[in-house]
Amino acid sequence: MIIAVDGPAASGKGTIARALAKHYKLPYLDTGLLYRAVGLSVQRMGLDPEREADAVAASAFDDSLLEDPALRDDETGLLASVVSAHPLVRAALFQRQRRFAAQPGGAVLDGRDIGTVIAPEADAKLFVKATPNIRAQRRHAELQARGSAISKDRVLADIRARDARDSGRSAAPLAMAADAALLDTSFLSIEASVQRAVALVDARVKR
Ligand SMILES: Nc1ncnc2c1ncn2[C@@H]1O[C@H](COP(=O)(O)OP(=O)(O)OP(=O)(O)O)[C@@H](O)[C@H]1O
Ligand SMILES: Nc1ccn([C@@H]2O[C@H](COP(=O)(O)O)[C@@H](O)[C@H]2O)c(=O)n1
Repeated sequence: MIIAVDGPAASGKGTIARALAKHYKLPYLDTGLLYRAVGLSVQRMGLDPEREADAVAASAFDDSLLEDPALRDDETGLLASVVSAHPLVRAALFQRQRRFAAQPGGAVLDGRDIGTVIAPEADAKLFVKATPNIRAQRRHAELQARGSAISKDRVLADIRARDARDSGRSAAPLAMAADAALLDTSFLSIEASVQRAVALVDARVKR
């Protein structure tokens, strides 16, 4: 079974996708981490994230980078949203995601284009959303817990900038697949969101 979980920044899709993977005993891939790794590599190589050729050069990152805590920084999320708009960066990361999705037994993947581009054949697709303010509040609390001094206003502005870039780009923009189920987590606890997600997946799979 392939489960595709898409949605905007800090909507809770990773939390839900990880819980679904545990519930259905499936491997899980956070595809945002791959774009974050390209963004962080570009920066560390002293290259320009806006230049497609520079971002492509950074796409051949060493997998050990995927363990780097700096990937979770707010700034890295912004860099990721810049490099991910380049079609050749998306092409460089495509096969890896596709292979993960198509492995025997299935998988859970979360990102922006899983239900539309990476695994359009997914058995269940969820589109997770929450209001920008609630997303900023949750992400701010998470960053503070990690020792960051970033303000909530900054986090909200960065989330809005990422939403605009991710939805407005021409290459695989953030979009809800026509056959996805919408899950608004704005007023749901983590436990309630996961319960709802499992119910939605069960309903899709039994159809
Ligand atoms: N329903 C919820 N209620 C309260 N907090 C939540 C809920 N869902 C997720 N969170 C918290 O909100 C933050 C963002 O969630 P998460 O990392 O799952 O979002 P995401 O969509 O995967 O983010 P990103 O796009 O940056 O990868 C985390 O700190 C998480 O624990
Ligand atoms: N399938 C995807 C996943 C992510 N992106 C881009 O990466 C940024 C960081 O992703 P997070 O899930 O960690 O927030 C995101 O803002 C997107 O620009 C993508 O394009 N496609």
